[in-house]
Amino acid sequence: MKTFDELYSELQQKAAARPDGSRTVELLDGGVHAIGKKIVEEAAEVWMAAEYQSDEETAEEISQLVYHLQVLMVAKGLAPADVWRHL
Ligand SMILES: N=c1c2ncn([C@@H]3O[C@H](COP(=O)(O)OP(=O)(O)OP(=O)(O)O)[C@@H](O)[C@H]3O)c2ncn1[C@@H]1O[C@H](COP(=O)(O)O)[C@@H](O)[C@H]1O
Repeated sequence: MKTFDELYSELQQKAAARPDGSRTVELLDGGVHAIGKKIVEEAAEVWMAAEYQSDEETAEEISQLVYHLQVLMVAKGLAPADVWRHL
């Protein structure tokens, strides 16, 4: 299990080191447009899971949405604090 900040740090390290096989690197190379499409797709999966699937499946879909949001943050150079200050 990892926290939001721990995952964000890990993704920043992946973006810098660019290890082979990294999904994060693949997504970043696709650019903001492609990452944005994944976010919309994952958000729809969260919605469908919440309406028709189990709590466990819904939580997993939410984790995937959070992951893709973080990839977008890394792509845009936005730190968690840049987001939290709007909450
Ligand atoms: N938390 C995640 C995570 N959540 C979701 N995903 C990716 O998002 C996919 C889920 O989206 P889909 O259901 O649409 O899967 P898909 O159909 O294969 O997606 P497409 O290739 O078709 O677009 C998963 O198969 C993963 O590839 C994640 N990929 C990575 N992480 C974590 O990010 C960190 C860095 O990972 P790497 O960059 O891969 O090293 C590690 O801690 C990972 O656990």
